[in-house]
Amino acid sequence: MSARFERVALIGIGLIGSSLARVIRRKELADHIAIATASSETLEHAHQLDLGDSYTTSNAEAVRGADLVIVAVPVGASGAVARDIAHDLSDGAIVTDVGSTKTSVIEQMRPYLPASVHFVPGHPIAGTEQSGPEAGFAELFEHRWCILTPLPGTDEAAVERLTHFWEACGSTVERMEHTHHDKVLAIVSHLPHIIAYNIVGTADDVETVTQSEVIKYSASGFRDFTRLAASDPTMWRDVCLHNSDAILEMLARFSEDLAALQKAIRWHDGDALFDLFSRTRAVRRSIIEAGQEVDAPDFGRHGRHPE
Ligand SMILES: NC(=O)c1ccc[n+]([C@@H]2O[C@H](COP(=O)([O-])OP(=O)(O)OC[C@H]3O[C@@H](n4cnc5c(N)ncnc54)[C@H](O)[C@@H]3O)[C@@H](O)[C@H]2O)c1
Ligand SMILES: O=C(O)C(=O)C[C@]1(C(=O)O)C=C[C@@H](O)C=C1
Repeated sequence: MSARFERVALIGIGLIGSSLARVIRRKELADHIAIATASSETLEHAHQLDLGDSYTTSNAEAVRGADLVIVAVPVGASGAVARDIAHDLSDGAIVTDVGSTKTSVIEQMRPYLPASVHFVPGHPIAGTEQSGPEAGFAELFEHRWCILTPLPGTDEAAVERLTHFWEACGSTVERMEHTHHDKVLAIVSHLPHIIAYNIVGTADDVETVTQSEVIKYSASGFRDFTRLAASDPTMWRDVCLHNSDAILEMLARFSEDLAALQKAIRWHDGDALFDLFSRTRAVRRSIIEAGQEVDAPDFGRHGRHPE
């Protein structure tokens, strides 16, 4: 089965959309890349970067004749995009997305999509704290997971074809039920970002007391938090609002555990502290032993990847 499409429409041309544009072109996965984005300034930027073959601010125009449509916008905009494109989709087209939350995207998009298209929601577990068309790079998806959350009854051939596409982009594809996806991602991705936003916010408040010490001594663990806390505010506002149930469930667990940690420190319970820190060290070691990359690649830390 071919991973190649005739016309791929990319709706949204930020970090993820532009990385897809670059890898699609490099691996020759489409005859034509149609780019649509809401802002004419971003569209012009994408044009200057020569990311596609046609450019428009009309989502409907971009999807006309496309056999693959990839929606790469903040999750809160998914419903509006589905409404825009609904009447212009070709019969048999595969419609997918890259959103960080899945249940909400399905609820927003599905009511608008005609039965004649194959809707296969997706989520590449790959990213950086950067956003916009200049931030993308073709290698972003290499050796990364991509999770597909097809609904029961979805055409198997369409799911297989999208799987081949992501594999050609360098990813390993897994399938997951969408509510399960949202719980798993709440703990491994959404909570770490929320904690980072919170700790950097607290440090910023404290800085009025400590003057410039937060910046001066930040070449430490704190710096890792500042990278995550520099992530796109629109994207993460939408993730928090659109996966709130799972996030609040995980935050409740996190708060209980934090209270227990606080108690152990207050009562000088060295055994409890040592046990927890040993357990968490083992988690990182098992990730390394499993051969998974644990550190953000340098291009993640410093922005643009040299292409
Ligand atoms: N950044 C990451 O690390 C990462 C990783 C995996 C998945 N995601 C998901 O990918 C999606 C895109 O994220 P990103 O990092 O590329 O964001 P980004 O801010 O870099 O780009 C978003 C793009 O969407 C466009 N857009 C917004 N509303 C639109 C609309 N109504 N119609 C057309 N275009 C519209 C913007 O103009 C912009 O081009 C989000 O859903 C995000 O949750 C992000
Ligand atoms: O490495 C980063 O900067 C990321 O935030 C990437 C990350 C993640 O949490 O792993 C962020 C959100 C996505 O939905 C997928 C990937």
